[in-house]
Amino acid sequence: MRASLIQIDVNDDESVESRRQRVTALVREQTDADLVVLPELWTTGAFAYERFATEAEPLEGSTYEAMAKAASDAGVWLHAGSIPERDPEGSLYNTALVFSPSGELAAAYRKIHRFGFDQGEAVLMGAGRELVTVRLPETTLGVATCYDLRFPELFRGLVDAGAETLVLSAGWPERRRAHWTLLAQARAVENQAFVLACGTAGTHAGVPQAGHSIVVDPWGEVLAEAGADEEILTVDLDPAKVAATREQFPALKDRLLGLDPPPHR
Ligand SMILES: O=C(O)CCC(=O)C(=O)O
Repeated sequence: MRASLIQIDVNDDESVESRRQRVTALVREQTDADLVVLPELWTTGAFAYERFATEAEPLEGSTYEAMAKAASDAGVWLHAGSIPERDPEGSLYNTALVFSPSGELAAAYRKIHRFGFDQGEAVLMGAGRELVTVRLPETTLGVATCYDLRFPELFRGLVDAGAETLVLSAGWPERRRAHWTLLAQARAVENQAFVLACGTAGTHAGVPQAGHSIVVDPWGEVLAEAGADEEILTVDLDPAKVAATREQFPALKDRLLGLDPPPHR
């Protein structure tokens, strides 16, 4: 299975419409891939909080339409990163979209863990409540977004739902790049799953982005890692490696669920 992660340069001096057209063209070129992955909120920028409301789209808005068509033009599964979604009641969500090679929406995932503590996304966006997996012919994807990477229980839930390839789109800041790499490897090792983590390059809203999109195998080995700039990271994965790793080193089977709480002293 060939995966291409498109690490987009997201800068304030490019308009949303221009970036949408540029990214659509890049996706269309990935005809050799089985799966293409884009970053989080690449239209607006993950830290461009003041643009969330003005650039928010209905689920089936301009980005949805462009990405559905790009997926079918290229004949690929497309994790189209996330959009600022406005639902019919007017609430905003950070929503990831996954399209099939015929351009059908296969899944929409509303980010569960919003970033910003008591500001930014955490107050502007609603929280998703549902785990999302997507069955591909070669593997089952588990979908997560950026700050979710810090919450291992979400990924364990995805694995329990059958995920073998954990796909994360992000707009991760440069100043916490060490966490990004460490956590991507940790999620792969503890879940014995592939991790495909696609971030952004550039600087938007004053926040330099980490880049360094990364693909990790179920043993924790880094198969490919991008640099800091816009880049298409292409990697060939053997999906059978998940079952082989889980069989040869069956740590997932040793989980102790339903432990009694410690006695009170
Ligand atoms: O957890 C982090 O350090 C970054 C998270 C983030 O930037 C986001 O979720 O948008």
